[in-house]
Amino acid sequence: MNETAAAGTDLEMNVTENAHLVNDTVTSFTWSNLEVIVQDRNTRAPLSILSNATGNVCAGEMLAILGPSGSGKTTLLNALAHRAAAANATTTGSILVNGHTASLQEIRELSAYVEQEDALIGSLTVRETVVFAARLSLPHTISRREAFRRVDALIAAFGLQAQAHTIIGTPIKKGLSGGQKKRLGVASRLVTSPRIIFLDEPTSGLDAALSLEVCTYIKDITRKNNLITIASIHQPSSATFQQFDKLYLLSGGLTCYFGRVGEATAYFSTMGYPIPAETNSADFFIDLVNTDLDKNGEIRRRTSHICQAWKSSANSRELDTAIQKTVEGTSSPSDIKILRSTSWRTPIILVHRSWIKSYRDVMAYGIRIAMYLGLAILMGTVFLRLKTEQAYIQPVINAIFFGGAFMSFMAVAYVPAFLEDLNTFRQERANGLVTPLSFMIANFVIGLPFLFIMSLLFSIITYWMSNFRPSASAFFTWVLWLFLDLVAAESLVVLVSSIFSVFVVALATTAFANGLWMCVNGFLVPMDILNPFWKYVFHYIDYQAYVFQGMMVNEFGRRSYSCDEISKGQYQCSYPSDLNSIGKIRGVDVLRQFSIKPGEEGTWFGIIVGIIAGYRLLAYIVLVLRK
Ligand SMILES: Nc1ncnc2c1ncn2[C@@H]1O[C@H](COP(=O)(O)OP(=O)(O)OP(=O)(O)O)[C@@H](O)[C@H]1O
Repeated sequence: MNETAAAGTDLEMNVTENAHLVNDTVTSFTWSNLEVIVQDRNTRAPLSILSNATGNVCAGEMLAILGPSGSGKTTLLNALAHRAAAANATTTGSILVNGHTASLQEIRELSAYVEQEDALIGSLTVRETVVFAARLSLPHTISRREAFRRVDALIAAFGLQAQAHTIIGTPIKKGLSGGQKKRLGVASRLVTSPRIIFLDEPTSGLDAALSLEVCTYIKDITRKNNLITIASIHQPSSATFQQFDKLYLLSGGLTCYFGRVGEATAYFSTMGYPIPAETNSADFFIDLVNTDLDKNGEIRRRTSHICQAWKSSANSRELDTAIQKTVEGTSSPSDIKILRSTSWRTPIILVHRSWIKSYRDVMAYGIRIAMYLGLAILMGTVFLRLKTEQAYIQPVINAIFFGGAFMSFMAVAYVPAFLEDLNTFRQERANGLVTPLSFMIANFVIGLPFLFIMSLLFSIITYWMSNFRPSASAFFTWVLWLFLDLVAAESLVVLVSSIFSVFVVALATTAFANGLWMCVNGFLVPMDILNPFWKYVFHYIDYQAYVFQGMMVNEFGRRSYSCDEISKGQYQCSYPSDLNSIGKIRGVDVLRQFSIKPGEEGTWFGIIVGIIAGYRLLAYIVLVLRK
């Protein structure tokens, strides 16, 4: 049995299980005279990208927003969902639920928005994905038993039982098919029992058969549970198009048609645009108003005629009358209470989810651990068995610099994993599931054990191979500095990637910042000769500087080095020291050359913690401001 055919059977089996989905409160969703104005990219003048949009969808109906590319489908969908319709857009007009004006918060509570690019976490299984969606969205008053019942019923309703324990798929491990991923994306948004579902191009990237499969599932769920579904859709096949009840046809932000799918053909036929036999009606409607295909101005004139005709059509007048008559329902949006999870639990749930991701997804931490181990072997073998002789002082200093600076530089490898998490966060935040604070807390907490393991593994290899000061306390002090170094470097990645969430920009900026910290940390140019600009503007806020100083004191604070003996009892010492006469150099004399004063480790520790907190706080502020 193919999957599409299975859809019906699955739904028949599970409709009663999905009682929580049933919408018995929202009877109508209407909007009138919606207008979206943006600042034109080129001229900077106000530009209307959606005008006079009016329509209504009743419980149990599915609306398709159709139109050529750039016609305003996403703009309309976002405006209806009370999302930012476009960058710096101003939206006017009214949106009503049961005849009552609905606020942003109310629409958010009542609806679920499924993005075109799903932010599913590839290393989770189907069931885990829905379970985490349930844990993030459902209040603790709903028992675990009930939550699991909902999860399993939803998985069954979307025909995913056989894949319940299959991972979604990562770049190196294949999981679900494109259609199954789309179905899972919708299923995981339905655990909150939304009354209205917004879908941004749910069939994008799917072939005709998979598109039909996805739309069949959505239609059955909509119909059986009396939901309201609004989807923007791109070039549907005839069969997919027929799954929808209503059509909103747009061109250049203007309405070309709104009404029943089944009546659209007759409407255009009466206007003088009959559909040729054996033509896909959706393709026909899009081509009719696709001004991109215009060669001689004919399609532009035709589109303008169709939009004008719509305004004065009987269908449009009937729609206006229907909207005016929309009876104010007994329940207003503010009366319809949808239960949400309590936010203090969110960070714990996110940490749990990230934990599963991090140990299962080799891309998340595994590759970085392997890279650091490779680096450790490289460093350990290059700086092999360094001796306490003056010829080795400079290599020891170089090894300390390399250990701290290069390790933090390589934190750039965290950029892709963080951007992936940020993408998931953005979608979950837009659906009201996660706040910037819970995301930041979870991200920080989950990173700590891994960074500690990385610091420890790196140190176990290099510290003893390179022959740093051989004592347990010196070893663990080194591990501590390295750990702080990595936590600060990762916090910098979080800040930079939150500001510039484009991969290449985030990567280049983090690499630049780390290069800068390397230059001014006091190794390449000692602090007393570093020019004042770099010293006073950057050196003191450079976490690498404190790590370098801390590691230097750890190594040189309690060691001495032998000078070269040029003849019996005659020594040539490259660092002045009170022990030169007996052929020794105190480690602290080496520190003096770098203006490093032992005894200030506590202050340096505190400053690094402050820098980490500063990076995290700034990243949090960026996320709060970037809605
Ligand atoms: N700041 C702006 N300046 C000029 N035009 C803009 C601006 N913002 C959006 N637009 C235009 O508004 C139109 C509507 O965009 P929208 O993304 O809603 O279209 P769409 O129908 O969803 O397209 P697609 O099918 O390609 O995703 C597009 O033509 C877009 O170029």
